[in-house]
Amino acid sequence: MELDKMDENDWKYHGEGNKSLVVSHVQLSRVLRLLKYPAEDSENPPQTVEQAFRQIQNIVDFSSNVMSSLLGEKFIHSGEVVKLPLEFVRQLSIKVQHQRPAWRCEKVMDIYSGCALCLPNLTSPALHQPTHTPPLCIEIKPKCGFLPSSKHVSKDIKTKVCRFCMHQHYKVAGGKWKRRSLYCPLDLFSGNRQRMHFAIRHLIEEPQNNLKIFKGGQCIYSSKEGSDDAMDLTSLLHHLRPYFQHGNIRINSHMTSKAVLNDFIQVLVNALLSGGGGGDGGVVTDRQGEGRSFCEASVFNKERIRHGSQGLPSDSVLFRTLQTQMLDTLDIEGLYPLFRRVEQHLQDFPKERTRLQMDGPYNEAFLEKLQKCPTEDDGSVEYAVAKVHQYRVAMTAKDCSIMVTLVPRSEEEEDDEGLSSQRWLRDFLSSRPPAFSYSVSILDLDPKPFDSIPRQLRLDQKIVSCYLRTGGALPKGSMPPHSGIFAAAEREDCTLLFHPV
Ligand SMILES: O=P(O)(O)O[C@@H]1[C@@H](OP(=O)(O)O)[C@H](OP(=O)(O)O)[C@H](O)[C@H](OP(=O)(O)O)[C@H]1OP(=O)(O)O
Ligand SMILES: Nc1ncnc2c1ncn2[C@@H]1O[C@H](COP(=O)(O)OP(=O)(O)OP(=O)(O)O)[C@@H](O)[C@H]1O
Repeated sequence: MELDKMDENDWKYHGEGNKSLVVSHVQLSRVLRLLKYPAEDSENPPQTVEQAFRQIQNIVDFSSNVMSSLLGEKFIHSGEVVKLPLEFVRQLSIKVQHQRPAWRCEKVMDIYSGCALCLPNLTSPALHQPTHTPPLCIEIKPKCGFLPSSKHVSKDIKTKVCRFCMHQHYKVAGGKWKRRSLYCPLDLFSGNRQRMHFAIRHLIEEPQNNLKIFKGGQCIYSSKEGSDDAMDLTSLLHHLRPYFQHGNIRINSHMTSKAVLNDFIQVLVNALLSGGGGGDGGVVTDRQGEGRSFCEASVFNKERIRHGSQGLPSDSVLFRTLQTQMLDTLDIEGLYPLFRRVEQHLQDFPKERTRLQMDGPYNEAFLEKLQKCPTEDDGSVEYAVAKVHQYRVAMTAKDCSIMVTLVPRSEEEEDDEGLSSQRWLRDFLSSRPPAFSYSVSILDLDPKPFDSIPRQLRLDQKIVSCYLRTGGALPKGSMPPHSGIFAAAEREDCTLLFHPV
């Protein structure tokens, strides 16, 4: 990629979140992640070129020096900062504008700094041969996978119902989503296959911003407001069927839609439980995890559990993510007074902001500060800073996404020794065909600003009071229909069963 010869026609809209917009190269396995800022600032960019460059360099440093050490290097691609020609960025912004979802357009792409983050395209790996079956990529934003046990928690409900499930009520009440998702992160992080299967089923039912599925780099399934869910499922099944059909012996050689979805989820569960580094997963260290992690709002029926949890393997992406999330030991309610202590200190001694690394640099010294935090509060500003740093790292882990890439294994690929050297993992992910090579990555590992902590406290209070006010009740029509799209898959199977031959 030659930075002085950039052509907007080589790039296309790929996706976006709250703070960045991503474009992918049409041939190379590369994406550019550009910053966004509020539309009202579009005439006046909120930061200088140097500040934008520093912000992106901070993202790279935070990911490679801090999060990578906590989550495991094998999952992380930190990328590099690039300086793009301004004319290219302007043309790109015009080109992608009409593809952007309306609800994301209250922010605009940064067209002034020319700075961007260049990353490998995880949905379209370089190793994929265009002549072969395209890889399937599943992106999950799992959110917080544990219940707080901090003594500072003032509302009992927070120790019983998880933040995601409570937040769903607040989001539906505020109109962010029309329907509540029945996905519960505690089921996904449980390590129990049945619960994980159940959680993924509900992500498929109501993807919101927690699930996206890509085929050959194209998004084939995500949340689309106002669309017909059953239609989306039909199209998803159409895409998935060829990956799961062959080798399976079913009545009339036809694999039911339900079986296709079940096999798909099973392969995904296996990848999430694997070490991400091959083999059957690592040492099980989290056997007690499941007991302390049942959310009362989860619709999973505990009585359905046939096998006790094996716990999360210690080298799995879910285990590492959960451990990092759990660096939030005090909960926002216990953390806030420490935030205030640091804030007061910085008001009294503004130059301390640099020494305490409140805005970076995110280097080894920063990691050491948070890892060497004393267990008891000695009243010092150092203790408060270490807890604030830990909390911010936990916030990042609560908001990151996991990308699982599945590549169907052909016989010739199985003979190709070259793949193993490229971190492609070879494993039969399913007890029956088909088998996939897979890789697991974590994305969106940006540092959360120090100043965002008061907003966290306010949001926490709003979510809890909304949940307590409504008693967990939701407006009519906001619950997914009983059995939702999986019932649709079953109906479709019945239709097929009675189709005249
Ligand atoms: O606060 P939360 O839990 O709602 O998380 C925000 C996310 O909302 P979600 O609930 O996942 O839909 C939110 O996602 P959406 O914009 O809703 O897709 C962002 O990820 C936000 O992070 P940032 O401010 O852009 O760095 C996230 O904010 P942080 O709290 O991580 O700063
Ligand atoms: N390296 C990558 N390869 C492929 N797709 C990517 C990559 N990085 C990001 N994406 C896609 O772009 C989307 C937006 O990226 P990202 O989640 O980093 O944005 P964000 O604005 O930081 O999100 P958030 O709303 O969580 O703050 C992702 O959901 C993902 O689908």
